[in-house]
Amino acid sequence: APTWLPCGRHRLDLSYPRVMGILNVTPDSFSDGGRHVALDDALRHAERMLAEGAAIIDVGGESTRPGAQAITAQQELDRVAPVVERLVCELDALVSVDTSTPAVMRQTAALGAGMINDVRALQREGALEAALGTGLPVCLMHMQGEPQDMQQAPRYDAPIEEAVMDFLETRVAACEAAGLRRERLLIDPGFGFGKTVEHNLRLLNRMDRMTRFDLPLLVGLSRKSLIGKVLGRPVEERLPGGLALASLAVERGARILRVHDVGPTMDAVNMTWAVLREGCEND
Ligand SMILES: Cn1cnc2c(O)nc(N)nc21
Repeated sequence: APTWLPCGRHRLDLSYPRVMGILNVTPDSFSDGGRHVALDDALRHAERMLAEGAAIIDVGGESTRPGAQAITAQQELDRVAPVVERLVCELDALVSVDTSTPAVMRQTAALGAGMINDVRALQREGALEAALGTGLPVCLMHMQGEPQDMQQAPRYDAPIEEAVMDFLETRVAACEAAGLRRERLLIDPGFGFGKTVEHNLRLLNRMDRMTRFDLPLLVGLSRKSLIGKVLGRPVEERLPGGLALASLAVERGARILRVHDVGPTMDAVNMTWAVLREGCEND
């Protein structure tokens, strides 16, 4: 996998695992519902995550949690654009935009966003062309169904890891066929997106197989319901479980961890990395 990624005016060093801080600007995001809707709140939250070591701030205007209501492109843009603009202009942050909407990709790229994070892997009409036009790197994630229905009865004909890798293979191929260079792609198994707890556990346990793509691996496990179901913890008590998963994910090849709690995750990731790179000559 590439050891660095051109992200607009930023150059993201991927020779070691990086942390992406979550900035939800959706009124119904599952773990900080509406707390960050106010623009100043969002900026202060981002500033804190950057100070704690976040390499990227992921800004999302449309909640992708199970059961989330879909919104219009204009609603999404009205939420995301002002935040992206201030993150770029005031904090010079590397901003990832969590969107599947072509217009949002184009407009936020014009405002200085450095990465596109699409939970729908550029499958929406016009998304691939829009992403191509931005020149930005794109994270392609696996999801079965849509947030409104994906968790009703997730099932697969093949083992989950094969279904996910086959899907990502087709999406990477579609991007390459459209002229989106492979060096600009990241992949993500999409924990919690149309998957049972068993699917998620099996997928993480076998995630090292995804290194065969030779593409940077982005994962999001923070505060997700698999932690709640295994440990019986409510969303505000899932940090220890999330740190255990972050460490495992790094051990199995993840290079970007998408999380709510940046500081604690930095320590878990850096501690794990110190062990994994022990004895490497290029220390
Ligand atoms: C927006 N979003 C929520 N969970 C996510 C995950 O696991 N990966 C990516 N890339 N985006 C996510």
